[in-house]
Amino acid sequence: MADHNDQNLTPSDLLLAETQSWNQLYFFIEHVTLKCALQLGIPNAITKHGKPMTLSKLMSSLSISPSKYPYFHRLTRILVRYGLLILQKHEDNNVDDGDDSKGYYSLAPTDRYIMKDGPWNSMEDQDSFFFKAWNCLGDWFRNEDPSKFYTAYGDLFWTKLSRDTSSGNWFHANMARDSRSFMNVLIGNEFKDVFKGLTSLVDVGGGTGTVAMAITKKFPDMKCIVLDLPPIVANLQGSENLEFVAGDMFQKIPAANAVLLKSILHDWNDEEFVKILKNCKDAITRSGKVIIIDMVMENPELDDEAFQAQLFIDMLMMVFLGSKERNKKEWEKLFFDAGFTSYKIILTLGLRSVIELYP
Ligand SMILES: C[S@@+](CC[C@H](N)C(=O)[O-])C[C@H]1O[C@@H](n2cnc3c(N)ncnc32)[C@H](O)[C@@H]1O
Ligand SMILES: COc1cc(-c2oc3cc(O)cc(O)c3c(=O)c2O)cc(OC)c1O
Repeated sequence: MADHNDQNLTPSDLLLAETQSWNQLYFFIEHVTLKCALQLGIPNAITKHGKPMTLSKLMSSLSISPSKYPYFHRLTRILVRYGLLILQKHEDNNVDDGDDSKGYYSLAPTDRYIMKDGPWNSMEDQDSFFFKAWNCLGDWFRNEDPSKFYTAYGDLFWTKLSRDTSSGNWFHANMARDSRSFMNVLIGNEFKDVFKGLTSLVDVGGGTGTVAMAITKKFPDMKCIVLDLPPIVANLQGSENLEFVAGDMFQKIPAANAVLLKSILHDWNDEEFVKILKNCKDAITRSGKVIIIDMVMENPELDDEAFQAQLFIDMLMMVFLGSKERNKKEWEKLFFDAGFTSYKIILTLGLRSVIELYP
């Protein structure tokens, strides 16, 4: 008697469905094996070695008993599959599956970006501020809380972050790292003209100033202000053309030629989004502009892997803030709701786009 689910499925459909269900049900194993790699210190061991290393050398550097070889090579095999490690087979190319010792392992570019001191560290500590918010996500769909984070902690993300120094430091350090790498690409790009000709700019929600420092270094004649919440900027020292201002972007934004919003608007719901942009519009000159660095979902320029990454970050926004990543149509509607007359998506760099908005 065929299971009611098997009706109308051809044998090849059934076999494909079996493969798909294994991949969907055991997708978490990617996370588990990555955590295991971090826990063992694989990325740091390869980085410290300074060049690709054989499995045997990697194991001894990690003080893993040779008796575990038959198991350890299966862990590294799946890490290669996920593109976290690269296996360079020995020139004579006769390395068989059972003996990777003739192959050399190195870190994929991904590892260099996320493993050293990156956000994955939050996944190490089961009690971490960021980890527990993901538990029992289904509970949130059955309550009226503004975010799963609120269900988990009884507090909004920014409120709790401001009260938890170590988590706040971890978060802002990760944001600074994200900004350093993004600004290196943006300012090195022919589109560095985004900031050209500006005499003043306010980086709203600019955190610890990584973006503003990069801009003022490239454009020393520009006066930059970083606006952020008091606990964030309280002890930060400005410079001749960089000033830290404690404030609330929902109240008032200091006047300037231009306002920058990097990874800000995706943190907020539509009503809050429009409020921020209306304050930005009040802050800029008539010939000024708002520069937005954020994700545009369903961007035809992006491939499937990038789209999946955007979906993950959209989940992150939903879980932590009850906010969202937006597609072009959603961005455009809110731009006009905030009273702006036109905008231009200047370019897309990786997952994010640079958008200019004109009053
Ligand atoms: C996701 S972080 C982005 C930081 C920085 N723009 C970047 O991309 O690295 C959001 C920033 O908004 C700041 N923020 C949150 N609420 C704010 C408010 N009401 N007024 C000003 N800044 C705020 C946070 O402190 C944080 O620095
Ligand atoms: C990119 O803009 C935001 C990111 C985050 C954010 O991102 C990550 C990423 C990650 O790999 C692990 C993490 O634990 C986190 C976070 O905890 C986290 O908060 C948050 C944002 O606003 C709250 C962003 O705008």
